[in-house]
Amino acid sequence: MPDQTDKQTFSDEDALDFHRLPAPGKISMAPIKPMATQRDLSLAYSPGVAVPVRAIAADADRAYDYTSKGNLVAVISNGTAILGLGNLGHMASKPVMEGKAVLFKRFADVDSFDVEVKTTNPEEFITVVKNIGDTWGGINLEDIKSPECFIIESELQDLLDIPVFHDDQHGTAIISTAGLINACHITGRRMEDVKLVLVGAGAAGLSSISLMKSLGVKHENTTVVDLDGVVYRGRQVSMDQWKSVHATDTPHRTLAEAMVGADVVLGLSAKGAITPSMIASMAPNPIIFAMANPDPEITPEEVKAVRSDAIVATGRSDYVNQVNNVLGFPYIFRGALDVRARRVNHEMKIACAQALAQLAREDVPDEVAVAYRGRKLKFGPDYIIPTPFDPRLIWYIPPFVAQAAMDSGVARVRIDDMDAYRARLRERVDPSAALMQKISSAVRAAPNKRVVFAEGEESTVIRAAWAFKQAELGTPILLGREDLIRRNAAEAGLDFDSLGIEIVNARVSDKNAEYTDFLYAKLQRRGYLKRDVQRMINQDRNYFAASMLARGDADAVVTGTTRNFNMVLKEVRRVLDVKESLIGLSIVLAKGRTLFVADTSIHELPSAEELAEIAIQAAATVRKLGRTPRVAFLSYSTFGNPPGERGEKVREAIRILDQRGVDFEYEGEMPPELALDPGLRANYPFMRLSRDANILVMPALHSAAISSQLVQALGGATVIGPLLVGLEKSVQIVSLGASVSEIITAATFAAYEEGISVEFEPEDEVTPPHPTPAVERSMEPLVETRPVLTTAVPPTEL
Ligand SMILES: NC(=O)C1=CN([C@@H]2O[C@H](COP(=O)(O)OP(=O)(O)OC[C@H]3O[C@@H](n4cnc5c(N)ncnc54)[C@H](OP(=O)(O)O)[C@@H]3O)[C@@H](O)[C@H]2O)C=CC1
Ligand SMILES: CC(=O)C(=O)O
Ligand SMILES: [Mg+2]
Repeated sequence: MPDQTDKQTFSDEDALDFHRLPAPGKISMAPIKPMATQRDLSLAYSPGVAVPVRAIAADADRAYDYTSKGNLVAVISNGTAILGLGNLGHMASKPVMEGKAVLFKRFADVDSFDVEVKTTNPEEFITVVKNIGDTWGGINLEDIKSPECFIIESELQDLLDIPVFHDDQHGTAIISTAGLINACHITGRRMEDVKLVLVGAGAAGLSSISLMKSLGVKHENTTVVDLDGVVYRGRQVSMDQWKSVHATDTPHRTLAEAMVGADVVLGLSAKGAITPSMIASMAPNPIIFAMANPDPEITPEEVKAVRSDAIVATGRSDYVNQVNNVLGFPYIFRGALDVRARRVNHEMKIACAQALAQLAREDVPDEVAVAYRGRKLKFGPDYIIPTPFDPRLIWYIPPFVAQAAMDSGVARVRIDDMDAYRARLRERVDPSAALMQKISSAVRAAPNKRVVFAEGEESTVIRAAWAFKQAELGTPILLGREDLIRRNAAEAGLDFDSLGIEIVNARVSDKNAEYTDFLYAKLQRRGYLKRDVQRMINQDRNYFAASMLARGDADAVVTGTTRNFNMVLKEVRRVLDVKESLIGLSIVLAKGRTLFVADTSIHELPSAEELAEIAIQAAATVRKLGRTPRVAFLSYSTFGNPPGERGEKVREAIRILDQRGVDFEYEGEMPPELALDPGLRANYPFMRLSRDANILVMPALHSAAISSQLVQALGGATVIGPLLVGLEKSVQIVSLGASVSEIITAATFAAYEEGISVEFEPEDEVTPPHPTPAVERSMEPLVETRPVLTTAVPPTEL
């Protein structure tokens, strides 16, 4: 089985930095209504707010219409069973709860925040949540230990008229059941026949086995095991009513005895609970779900060492077959919220499990396949369940859940047009994540790229190179002194040797003479002596790195963390020529849009000719990134009004493009709102942009750089770049002091630039919903892969 090595792609320091920087935590909130004017304030707050207040006082359900309740889910915990780490208290659970909240947003556009309740007393917990519960459209209980979690969930569900869903129980049950349906299918088993052992008689385990039994697994074919051994009928120690339901008449008393001849083992307990000898004793083609987090009951490597015929799943993302409730809770709540469900019932859980199982059996689009470590994903032992980054999940799963809620009578509102619903769901996904995922996927799928990390002795650069290699984006080469690189890697807690990252020390490299001769030939008539060039190659990593590129010893370079941009660019340009025109292109991702802004780094006050060149270069790059370029030349003026020198330059640039007959749409000069608002553009009947512009060519460097930085600082946009475009070889220069993530992103683009391109589907060109008249929107037909909304398919028919 490929890709079953334990490869953590980060150090402890990375994890802490990730949570600490640039601001502590993982989620923040943003307003969705304007708050700019006196009128806005009067509407949003007093006196305008009194109107919805009265409406809700008269009919509480109106809160769904006038507040964020309908898209808001609380993640609530008391920290008594944090992952598999145990009872570490309510505050320690906060990173996990924030994590669940951010996953709600990322994967299903559900707004969410966490609530940590400081009590281990179930009655106290229930009182707190009951009294604040109406705030939300749903409640996701998380990491509350059994058996208290059973009481808490069922009492709260009785008290509240919104879904109260204990994720560790039902989320896990849904995903593991989906996985089991498919694992049985692959191994030719029927649910009715499988002999199943459950290790861990807690929230996750008991709920999972219950759902599996409702789909055919026979009670008498199961054995449940906890810390006291087998849960047999008549056992007295450490029993409760929830365990008793699953107690069986069995002579077995230990897990090892129960495992002999078993078809399936579900681990929902703790690290190391299952041993290789137990696995060895199982039936042929055993199914092993070792789902404890963060460390499974047994690792896939340990399983494979004793049973090559096994199907193995874990809760982790760094192995194949990730059976984790992240595949469930975002989409279950999405579907439940969209019909304002009163609860998540059995029918909805079954519908979700079957939809997930069915999605895994669909043909996997290449973009999903390559995102998963470059492997072609095909339904089989190494792919029994969709991957969390599968972009189909958001529009495939919730319709099943919503339909089941409507059919079973727990929905407050109906969705009649499921096709339209699917289309709306598709628009919800985050375009920035989709963009980076596609770029990374294309790089992974392409032939291996050798990327030089020029400042190889820097700790951030080493960590970035390490992560780049771990993510299988290419082969990093670190420039620098080996002893120092190793020391810094060790300090960052990286197991350097296991990865085989290449280190090149310019001073002692056998390429030194070759690069010196090459560069001297280039510079000898520009005032450089050979010994100057020798020194440059020996002592300056940017000269050496760029020479590696020029001489074909590497495919791309990333540099810039230790020196300012202009200095680095000057050095690189002494070695490498400009292929076409050289520009800086920034990618701005905000509010569902992906915009490309140019020129953000090279031309200070571009002439009309240079503006035209910038547009041509930007359009070519954007096309390479899979989009149809549409250029707006921005200005303070609109088509000559008011007149001015910079506006005239833009008008001249338009005339130059007219003469050249370029093959992309362009228009200008115009202010940004015109480029991005079809309603305003309707006032200009001669307008040549058929849709919103996606490339904004700025009149000068200062406006380009300032505006892209400003939207990031103030507007919550994500800005990637500036990317350097137009050199004969691929070099990316990051900003001084760039973070590990920024270096990885730059390296990924550097590797991407070198001869890769990706086809984006038309719907990747998201135009966000807009109050002004409809813009043309292309929507891929959903027919081929659309699930048929039917009732449960018996597993035997799969
Ligand atoms: N992959 C996924 O999506 C999910 C994974 N999980 C994982 O499942 C595990 C359990 O979580 P949860 O159900 O919420 O926790 P609970 O505290 O409710 O239950 C834990 C259960 O595991 C049993 N157990 C612990 N250690 C062992 C052992 N060495 N051998 C046998 N049984 C053991 C406990 O036994 P006893 O009753 O005797 O105390 C208890 O029954 C955690 O590791 C968690 O990370 C949970 C949810 C989702
Ligand atoms: C995944 C999860 O919810 C857990 O391990 O607790
Ligand atoms: Mg959990």
